[in-house]
Order: sequence, then C-alpha cells, then structure tokens
Amino acid sequence: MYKVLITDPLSDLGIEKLLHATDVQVIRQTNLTPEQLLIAIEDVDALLVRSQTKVTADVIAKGKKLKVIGRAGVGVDNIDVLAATQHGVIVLNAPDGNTISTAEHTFAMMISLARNIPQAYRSTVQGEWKRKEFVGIELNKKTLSIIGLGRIGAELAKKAKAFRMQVVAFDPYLTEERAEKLGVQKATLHEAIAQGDFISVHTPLTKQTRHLISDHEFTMMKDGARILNCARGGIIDEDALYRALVEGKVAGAALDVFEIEPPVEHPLFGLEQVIVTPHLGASTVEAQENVAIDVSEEVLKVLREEAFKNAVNLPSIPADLQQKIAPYQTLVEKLGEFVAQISKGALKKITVTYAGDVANMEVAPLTRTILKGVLSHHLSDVNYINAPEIAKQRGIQIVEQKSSHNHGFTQLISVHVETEQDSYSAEGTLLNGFGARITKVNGYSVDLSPTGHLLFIEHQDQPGVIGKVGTLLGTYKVNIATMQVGRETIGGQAIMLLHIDKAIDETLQMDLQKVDSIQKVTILEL
Ligand SMILES: NC(=O)c1ccc[n+]([C@@H]2O[C@H](COP(=O)([O-])OP(=O)(O)OC[C@H]3O[C@@H](n4cnc5c(N)ncnc54)[C@H](O)[C@@H]3O)[C@@H](O)[C@H]2O)c1
Ligand SMILES: O=C(O)CC[C@@H](O)C(=O)O
Repeated sequence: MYKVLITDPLSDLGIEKLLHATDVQVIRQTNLTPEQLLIAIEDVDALLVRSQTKVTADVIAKGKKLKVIGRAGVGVDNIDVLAATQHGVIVLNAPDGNTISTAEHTFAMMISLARNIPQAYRSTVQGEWKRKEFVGIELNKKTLSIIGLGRIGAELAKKAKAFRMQVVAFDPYLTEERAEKLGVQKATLHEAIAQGDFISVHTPLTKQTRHLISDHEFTMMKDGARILNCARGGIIDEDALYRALVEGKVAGAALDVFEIEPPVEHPLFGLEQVIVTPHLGASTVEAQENVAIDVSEEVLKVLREEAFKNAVNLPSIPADLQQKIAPYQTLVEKLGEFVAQISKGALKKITVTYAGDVANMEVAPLTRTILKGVLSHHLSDVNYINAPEIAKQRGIQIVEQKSSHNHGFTQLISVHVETEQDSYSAEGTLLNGFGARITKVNGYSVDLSPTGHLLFIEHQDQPGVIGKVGTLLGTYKVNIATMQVGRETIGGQAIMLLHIDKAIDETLQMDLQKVDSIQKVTILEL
C-alpha cells in the first residue's frame, strides 16, 4: 500500500483517482508547521503540494521512503529540486493545467490597471463618486512587452493581439519562427523593457531571473509604463518598484505574487497605484481540477513503476523513443554493472560508445541507465534520477559517443571505465532470440549472457590452469554452467569467465587465487 501525503488544498475531483486506488492510502494534512511536516513525511511514498508547502532539503532527507514529490501547478521553487535529485526523488509538476487561468488572470489585472477598477470600486462603495480621478487608458494600440514567452506568456500574447495590442517579447529561447507564428516582435530584454506601455513577466524564478527587473531596468522604461507580475515574487525587485512608483516613473503595478508570501505590511500596499491579488493566477475551478488530475495520475504512475512524463528532474522520454530503447535497457544496465564489478579504484571517467542501429537513436536515456549500473556498485542510493548528478558531484567525467565500427553486430554498445588504477571495458549487443550478450571484456572476445553468478579470472595462458580451476570448484561442490576463455597470444595474458550455479565465498576465491599463473579472481553477481 502506497502512502500519499497531501499537504496543500487540492481539488477533490482532481484527486479522485488517488482516492479510489486500492493500492493507495491518501493522507490529507494541510497547514502543517515545518516541524509537523518533518514527522509526517517519514513513512510516505509520495508528497503532493501546491505552492504553500516548503519542501526543503531537511524534509526530503527525512522522507526515507519518499519516491516522488508532485506539484499541482507549474513553479517548483517551493521544492528543493537539487536535494530531491540527490536523494533520487522524482519531482513532477503539472505544467499545462493552469496556463489559461493564469493568462486570463494576468489579462484581468492588465485591464484593471488600465481602468483603475479596484481603486474605483473601493472609492464608490465608500460613497464617493470620483469620475475624473479614475480616467484610464485603452489597451488598443498599446505595446505589451512580455518577458518569458512560455506557455502563459504565449497565451497572454494571443489575448493581447485580440485587443489589438502590439506584442513585443523577450525570451532567450524564442526563435524568429515562433515569434512570427505568434505574431509578436522578438526583442532583447532591454528593448522589450524600453518599448512596453505594459510590461508583464512570465519567467520561472531562478538565479538568473531574481530581480530581473530592478532599478536599472526601471530607468529604461517609458515614463508612465505599467508593470505586472503574475509569475513569481522576486522577478521584480519590490524595493526598486516602490522607488519607481513613488518617483512617478511607473504609473501602476499589478501583483499577484510577492517576494514573501503571504506579504505582511508591505510598503507597496500603501500606494494607490498598486493593485494586488493573493496568488490567484491558478485559482479557478478548472485549473485546480486540471492540475490535481494531472499530478495525481503522474504520481500513481511513478509509484506503480509505469512510464510517466513531466518530471522536472528527469528528462521526459517520448513514448515512441521509450518503445525503441526498451529492448536495450537490460543490456546497458548489465554492461554498466559488469564493468563496475571488474574494475578497481576510484572512478575517473566513463565512456559509452554506440554503434550500429542503436547509434541512430536518442541514446541519452541509455547512458543514464549505464551510469546507474556503474555507480550503484560503488555508491548506495543511486538511481536513474540522481546518477548524472552524483557523477558530476564526484568529478567523474562522462563521455557519450557514436561510432561507425559495429564489428559485424547489428548494434554494439561499449562501456569503458577509467579509474585511478587502470581501465576496464565491456561490449555488448542484442542477439536475435537470445537477448543481451556481452561480446567483449577488456578487449577479449566472449559470448556471455549477463545474468547470475560469475567468476572472472585473469591469468597467464598455461596448460593445466583450466583443469585446476575446475577441480577446485568441484571440491567446493560448485557446478560450472558455462566457461569462456580468451587470450591475447599463446602463453600470453588470458581471461576465464565462468557461469556458476551458486554464489561462492571468499575462501574459494582465495584458494583459486593461489593457483599458479592466476593473477586475479573476481566474483560477480549480475
Ligand atoms: N500566479 C500563479 O498562480 C501562477 C500560475 C501558474 C504559473 N505561474 C508562474 O508563471 C511562470 C510561467 O509559467 P509557464 O507555465 O508559462 O512556464 P513556461 O516554462 O512555459 O515558460 C517560462 C518561460 O520563461 C522563459 N525564461 C526563462 N528564463 C528567462 C529569462 N531569464 N528571461 C526571459 N525569459 C526566460 C523560458 O524560456 C520559458 O519560455 C512560472 O514562474 C510559474 O510558476 C504562476
Ligand atoms: O497552487 C497555486 O495555486 C499556484 C500555482 C502557480 O503558482 C504555479 O506555479 O503553478
């Protein structure tokens, strides 16, 4: 039974699938203090949040069984994604479900800003009738500068165009082709800032976007520009915004999000030209249902080990690619484990080479699997999610390359590992009807099914060595299923690879090691 902890309010309809799943126990505990969360997380398999719950590194470390954190929404800035990655916890979001709602909210804020609707409402219900004070401006023919033309930015652009606004956009990933398709003018950040009558930010909050709009940017704006933030508090420097409003450089600001939420006694609240909402962008019945459905379905898939998408800390693999690479998964994982088990010394570099049919595919997911195979022999708690990050942290260089040398195999994958002591390699292929095979070990040709108990013996090619190995194994009642031998030259360096029917202990290993001309005996388990 999987335990799923939900710590923020989520739509009941949205989480129906979880509530009805027979293999899931849903625990709903909202408004937890950080201390209570540290206790609640201890034995759950999944955590579902919106933007209120702060999922810190401490929370993740306490979640000993935690496999997945689901964010019902887009922004994952309330989750320590790096800590999750390091602990091998998948972070999922629901990126599509609230796009329309947030774009509509931004548009509502823009119209409110242009026509002073919140201020006029407040004044009118207080018994005033100040028609002259609340003269607004039209959106028609004004320029809207959008910073961050992703899902919400693009949706906002469409709405603005319907209101006959000129749309200028800055996004580092915006191509001319997409700009043209959306009917927006591609600009640099400073061009966009300088041209906008309205400027709306729609980026994630990252190191690069924190205070993206600060004093310098405000000085570049048109006099009387109006600014909106319905993305994340902190993209606009609130102190700089306050100064720009007080100086009259900026005519108005609409904020749905704040550097600290909920904001207390915010100086901006004292300014008449500032309109605010309490992080309501995604707060519609439709958006909340959408994101809760999306994230519940995805979390269930992770728990049930089915294919999932939308992982923030794992590249998503399209279904057609998943289908193509599936047959290679066992081979590459076994190749990684094999090389790791025959290698000695601290890892420095792992080179993976793809040749033949497989070289025509997107191989990054396979390399990730190999990394997991290699690293999990040396380190505990390595999985598909954290393997690249762990390699990076330990300074292990990863090289992925493609080659035209398939040596007669339809496909050939080779893993070469360099350690501080030596280098080791294994090559493998998929044989029609036989599945995964290891075809070369440290340069010696073999034909090995990579499963079960194995003995890897490095020795000098001498008459009688094979016999002595067989006799010793017989003495210890260990049955040999298959045996492979390979040598460089007659009497030269050689290897023996034996499939044995049961695990052996170190006594037999040491006895084998004492045999004349045997240099090294390694016990493998695949
Ligand atoms: N107010 C709310 O309730 C609410 C609701 C949903 C989303 N959001 C927030 O809105 C933001 C956008 O969401 P989205 O779904 O459109 O995300 P998205 O990932 O589709 O779009 C973000 C865009 O920002 C661009 N970007 C990144 N760094 C940039 C930079 N330095 N300068 C300019 N552009 C940059 C990216 O290239 C991307 O195109 C996120 O911060 C999200 O958390 C807020
Ligand atoms: O949970 C919410 O309502 C906010 C969601 C929003 O900020 C998001 O990033 O998706």
